[in-house]
Amino acid sequence: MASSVTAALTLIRSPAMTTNFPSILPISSSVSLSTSRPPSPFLGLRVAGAREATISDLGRKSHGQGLLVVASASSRPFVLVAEKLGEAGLSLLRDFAEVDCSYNLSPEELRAKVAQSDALIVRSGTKVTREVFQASKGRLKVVGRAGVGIDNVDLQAATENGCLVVNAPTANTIAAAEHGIALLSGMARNIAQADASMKAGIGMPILVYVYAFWNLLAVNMYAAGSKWLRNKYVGTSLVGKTLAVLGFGKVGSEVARRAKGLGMHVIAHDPYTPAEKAHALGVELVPFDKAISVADFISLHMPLTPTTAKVLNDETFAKMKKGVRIINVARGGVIDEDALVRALDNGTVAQAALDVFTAEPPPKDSKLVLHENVTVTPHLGASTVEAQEGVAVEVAEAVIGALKGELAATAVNAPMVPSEVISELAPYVILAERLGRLIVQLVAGQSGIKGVKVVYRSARNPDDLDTRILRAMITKGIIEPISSLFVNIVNADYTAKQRGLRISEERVFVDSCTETPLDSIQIHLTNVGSKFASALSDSGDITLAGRVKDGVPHLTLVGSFSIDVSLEGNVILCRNVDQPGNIGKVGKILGEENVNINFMSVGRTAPKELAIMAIGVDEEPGKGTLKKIGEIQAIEEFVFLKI
Ligand SMILES: NC(=O)C1=CN([C@@H]2O[C@H](COP(=O)(O)OP(=O)(O)OC[C@H]3O[C@@H](n4cnc5c(N)ncnc54)[C@H](O)[C@@H]3O)[C@@H](O)[C@H]2O)C=CC1
Ligand SMILES: O=C(O)C(=O)COP(=O)(O)O
Repeated sequence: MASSVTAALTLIRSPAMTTNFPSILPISSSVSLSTSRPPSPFLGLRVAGAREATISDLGRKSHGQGLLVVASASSRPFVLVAEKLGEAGLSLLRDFAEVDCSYNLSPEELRAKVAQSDALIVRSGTKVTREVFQASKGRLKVVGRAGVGIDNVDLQAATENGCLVVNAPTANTIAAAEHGIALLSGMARNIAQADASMKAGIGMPILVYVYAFWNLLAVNMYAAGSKWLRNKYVGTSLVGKTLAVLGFGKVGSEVARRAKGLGMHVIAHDPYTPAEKAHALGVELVPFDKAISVADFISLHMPLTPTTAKVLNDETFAKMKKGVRIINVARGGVIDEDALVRALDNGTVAQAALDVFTAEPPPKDSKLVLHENVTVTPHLGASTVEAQEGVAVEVAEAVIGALKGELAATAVNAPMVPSEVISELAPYVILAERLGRLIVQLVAGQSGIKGVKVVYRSARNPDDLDTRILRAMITKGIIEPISSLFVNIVNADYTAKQRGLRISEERVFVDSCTETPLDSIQIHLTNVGSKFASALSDSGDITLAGRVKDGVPHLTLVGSFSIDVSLEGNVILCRNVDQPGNIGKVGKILGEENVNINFMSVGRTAPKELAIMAIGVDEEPGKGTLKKIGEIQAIEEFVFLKI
């Protein structure tokens, strides 16, 4: 439902009354709080609880509805599977969504399809570029990578577009490690070259033809054409040789474990892995230069990042032992391929076994692929039946979870928050968003919001309180009403930064119950004017605070006034002289228009002095009703705030 809060706000009688909306980057007065974005019920958080769907949507403008999350019963989400996926994963997806398996799409076809898709599943063969996210126009809520490496997905663009990226980080580890070991062993014994030489000389079609008709002749021809090069393909032994594993993560450590079983001496280089992990496998972690200079075999297992790109190059090849052998099942880009050809030609590198290439597939005339001392496979590391079923299930579960609004444990571009934490914070997440949504409506003037200070009061140790979701929700609450942006947990920090919104967090210890994660959340907007002067605290900040009572968010502080109003509907705040009859007058006006009051609270400085009346209303009062409230004699200022 489209709504315009601007219209309602223009009725506010206040010296600072203005239709100028607060802006983070100043914006014009014509901005309205449009909520007309097509419902995109995904990527929120879903937490079952006493108040079903207690976490409001992190992925859509859901004010007032507050609830979420799964695609409505009538609309099943749409999942585009752009590369071959194991049947078990497909079957899980089909139970939940409409699934379109369209392989080998051109970039144009992919862009056209994502505009109709809530989720996209790929392997390493599909480039999910910025253009793809732009073409989806916000519809794409999750990209699932059925494998580990996400270098084919533009993560920055995904984050900017609020699209979650999940991968399947564990199910193909063993397959990749086994492939690494297969390449290592096969290379050491020249298996591929020897096999090719034996088969060379006779084309298979000829062989079959001849075999069928002249069996004897075929055998003779085979013997004459093939090569039996026992001397040429003398191999090298593995036992006692030094293997340097570069990148001691999941695959690297499994390769190390297997290589130890083959009797190799294994060392590793990985600046980010704990030394104990390597020691537990009897592997020594060494500096990069040492690893490459003492190794007989070097196996690459790091991700492709700006730091690892072309980490093997002319300079580093020059530091290697003459006759070193290289295995790469990580990413082609970690090797400077031209430099590798030079190192092979000059004998620095005796052999290389490569599963991955800078360009995939590599050019037909690639000197590297055609080099006689190089063994190649077409990116087969993850291609076992078992691994493909595994990644399919792993990614399907993550995608379905994300579409249901759950935070994926395999999220690549969003904080991973354990489900227990999410479940506990559920009502506070609603509180956080609503406080953000209310406070931004109190801003007036042209300065724009720059600083937000959030104070979490809690009896818990700071380490036991993960505030990332709360911060994201406050950001969402503040930014969405004043922009056309779509904020969720994926892009909240990015969006805030982009808009110059500095959010600082402070935790204050309170001596209360540690059973509940938070006593209260207080938000200050610093250095801005307010259209409701009473919302300014002594420090001059617009200040609101709230807490959760019996699972329901409550507004408990406005400026310096303590109040208590449940945040289940919209709120009217009035500052009035504390005298009898005000509540009755406002109640009567609202009653005449059939606006139901769900909560009511008065906070005052001292009896018969200034008071704030906070009234929670289920419906949105009409302009005329608000005008009548503003005309009540004792009311000095008032504001209608929409949740
Ligand atoms: N060929 C294939 O089909 C497959 C390839 N892979 C690739 O294998 C690689 C490793 O995958 P996983 O082990 O699952 O990842 P992982 O994240 O578990 O391990 C990567 C390791 O590399 C380390 N690392 C990062 N920068 C480094 C640097 N500059 N120097 C040394 N180490 C560094 C990290 O600390 C981490 O321990 C990835 O590139 C992945 O895409 C994975 C599966 C299949
Ligand atoms: O998981 C990875 O990183 C891989 O490289 C596997 O790629 P694939 O899924 O086989 O295209």
